[in-house]
Amino acid sequence: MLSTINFTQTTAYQKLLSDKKRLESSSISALFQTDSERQKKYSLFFQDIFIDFSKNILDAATFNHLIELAKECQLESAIQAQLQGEAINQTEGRAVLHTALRKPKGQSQLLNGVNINADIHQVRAHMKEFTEQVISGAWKGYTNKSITDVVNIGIGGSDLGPVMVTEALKPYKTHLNVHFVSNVDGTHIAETLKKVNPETTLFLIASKTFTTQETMANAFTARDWFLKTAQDESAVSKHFVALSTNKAQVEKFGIDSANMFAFWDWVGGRYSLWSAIGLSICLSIGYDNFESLLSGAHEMDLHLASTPLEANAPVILALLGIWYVNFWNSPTHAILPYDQYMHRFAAYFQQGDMESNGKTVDRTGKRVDYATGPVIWGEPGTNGQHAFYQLIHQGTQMIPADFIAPAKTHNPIGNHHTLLMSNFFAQTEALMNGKSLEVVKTELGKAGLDESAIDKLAPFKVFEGNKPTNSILAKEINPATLGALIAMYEHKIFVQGVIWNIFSYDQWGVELGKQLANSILPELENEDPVLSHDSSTNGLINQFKAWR
Ligand SMILES: O=P(O)(O)OC[C@H]1O[C@H](O)[C@@H](O)[C@@H](O)[C@@H]1O
Repeated sequence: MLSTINFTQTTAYQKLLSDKKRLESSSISALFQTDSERQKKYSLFFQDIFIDFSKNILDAATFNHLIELAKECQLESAIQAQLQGEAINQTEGRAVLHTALRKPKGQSQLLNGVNINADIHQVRAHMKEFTEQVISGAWKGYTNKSITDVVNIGIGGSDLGPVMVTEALKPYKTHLNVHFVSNVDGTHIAETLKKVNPETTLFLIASKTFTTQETMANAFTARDWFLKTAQDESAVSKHFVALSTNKAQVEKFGIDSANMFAFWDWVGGRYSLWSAIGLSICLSIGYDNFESLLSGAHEMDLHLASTPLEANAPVILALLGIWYVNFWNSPTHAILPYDQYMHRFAAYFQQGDMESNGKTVDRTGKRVDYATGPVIWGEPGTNGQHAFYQLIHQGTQMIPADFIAPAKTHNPIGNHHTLLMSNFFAQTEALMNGKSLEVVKTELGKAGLDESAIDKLAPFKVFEGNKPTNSILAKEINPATLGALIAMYEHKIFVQGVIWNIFSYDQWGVELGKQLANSILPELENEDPVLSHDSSTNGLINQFKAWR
């Protein structure tokens, strides 16, 4: 079981409070000036990924105290508890074993004393066989034509992971066109169905529970649309498959259990792209590339499990995050991939992180009196630079940011990649160094302004600097490096949850939203005036009814 230590009561916490006071009067750039070895000390390689965390407000003492904090919170045993399949998702009484999905065939993974590796690889074999049949054209639709388009219908964890990965790995795309429908807004499915032909389309109904309102609504609409042309219920089995843990509901929907790819309750929705939920990924990039994605993630799991905390990539990133959230009051964290293919990476970890660590109750059931998970956000560079970087540079909040980029591009066109990377390096440097009043005044003087004009304008052009960033440079973004990067962020989330003494693997807040929507639904299905809510909600519902 996980400990229930309150991290604000540890000795390391007190030390970190004084570190904060000390470092407030210093700066990242000053720390570089006094230590020519700084980058070497605060960076590490994980295979072909170079993680430079030297541009943080961090000195040797602080780094040691962060590691001490992790140790005092019994992080090492928490990591083992998760990896060994203990029921660390205590509020749902479940183990958390997405890492088991990435283990090679034949490597034991015990859950309640039973080895689950064979079950996992049985589903994987099914996914491989099916993927190869569809890609080769051997799988035929009801008019004996091969499949050209795949539509994944799912939401949250049953959508965001596959969307992000298929986008990030587009250079590895097969001939299949993979589409994703998630929103219950009819526009999403309507616009997707316009692009596909029922004779050559395969629908993947992706839902762990197979009860999610949005997914079921979209699945029934897809089925009706398909049957309008096919006119024959028996054709459904050639065009609809299910990715789920809920066999009974899958059969109720009318999908043959032979066309069901199973997974298990110990796979959290937002950690499920490695499971049968990844079938859209297999179809999009081919089964072997999916395997590479998994093995890249598995390498990161091994790194987490066996590397000392002070050299452990996800642990270090997690501790730096805690440093800013809890000691520097940073309410948000930006993820900024300088790779257009990774344009959904921040959106993916918005769910991963915020659904996991958006909690106010600690593991003893008491309200916490410290901040927990930050708001995660971001857009790919350089688009973000022309949108919100102004606030990162000159706003009042400290916004730690992860810059992620591949050294090699999949599209070496002219000097585009050099231009892109020059922005990456320039931004992280500028965020750290800022621009002093003196420098601004000199520049304005050189531009020919007189002294009073300089005094007026200069304050607006000052950049305080000292904005922390991590730079994550991968040799290239391929299935294995992407797998490792995703696993690194997953583990970062877990480590932070351990320190914050919260349960990272339940999501009761989302469950509430599902119930509330279902209770209002019947009130919208007739024309009677609604009076059962507060005046605002009543007024809005009644106006909606009047206008629809
Ligand atoms: O796969 P399902 O069961 O349709 O759930 C989809 C999503 O529902 C909710 O938003 C949460 O529980 C998510 O974690 C989950 O990913």
